[in-house]
Amino acid sequence: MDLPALFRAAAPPNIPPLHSAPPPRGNYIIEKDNNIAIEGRNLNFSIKTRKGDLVPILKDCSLRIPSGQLWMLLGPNGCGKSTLLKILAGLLNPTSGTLYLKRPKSFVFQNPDHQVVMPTVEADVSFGLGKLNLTEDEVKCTVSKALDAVGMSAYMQRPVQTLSGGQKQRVAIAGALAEACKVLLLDELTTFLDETDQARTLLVLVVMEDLTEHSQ
Ligand SMILES: Nc1ncnc2c1ncn2[C@@H]1O[C@H](COP(=O)(O)OP(=O)(O)OP(=O)(O)O)[C@@H](O)[C@H]1O
Repeated sequence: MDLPALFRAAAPPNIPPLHSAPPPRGNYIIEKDNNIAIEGRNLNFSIKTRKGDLVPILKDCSLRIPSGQLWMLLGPNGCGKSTLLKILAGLLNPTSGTLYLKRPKSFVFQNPDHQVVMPTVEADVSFGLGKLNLTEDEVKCTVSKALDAVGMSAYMQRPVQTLSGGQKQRVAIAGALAEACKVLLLDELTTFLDETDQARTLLVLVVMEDLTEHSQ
């Protein structure tokens, strides 16, 4: 998979060059570099068939994504986009290679029905905040701000099953925003959306990118 050809950057990266030493293999690495949101080096992923043969899915993928930018992974069916995204999200372990991701990170699934699961919009966006030890008022304020950012504050008390696909996507993004994620991974965001919802959802992401850039 030829990553440089598949990625389209919103702006050219202005970041230091890769280290010249060969990267260590076989581990996740956590490094501190505020300019970098994601860096993968020589990522490989193979699956084992029933006969025990190894089938390579990703071969030597290296990528570097600066903070505060919106990037899109493009490529033909079956080239490995979802596999790479699942590795970045921590849902799959690479067979070898090293990976750095800024934390906290959030992953928005292709189908929001797999993610938006609580009875109401407010409950769903609050769900991930349980681990943050916030007061009730802080939770309410955080949820309200996140829903406002995605244009869904009027839907706070709505049962989630009454929302459209695009509205559920935006609730899923609000959940990620509420958790103040530094990296947001989105899998085929627009698959279930009509043109209007696609435009609205992409607008939310562009606004988020802008907000992130100004908060660096
Ligand atoms: N668990 C698995 N077992 C067998 N093959 C797999 C498995 N997971 C992925 N593959 C194969 O790996 C390749 C990459 O799959 P992946 O879903 O990452 O592609 P993609 O680029 O996201 O495709 P699409 O654009 O069609 O969604 C495909 O050929 C797929 O059949």
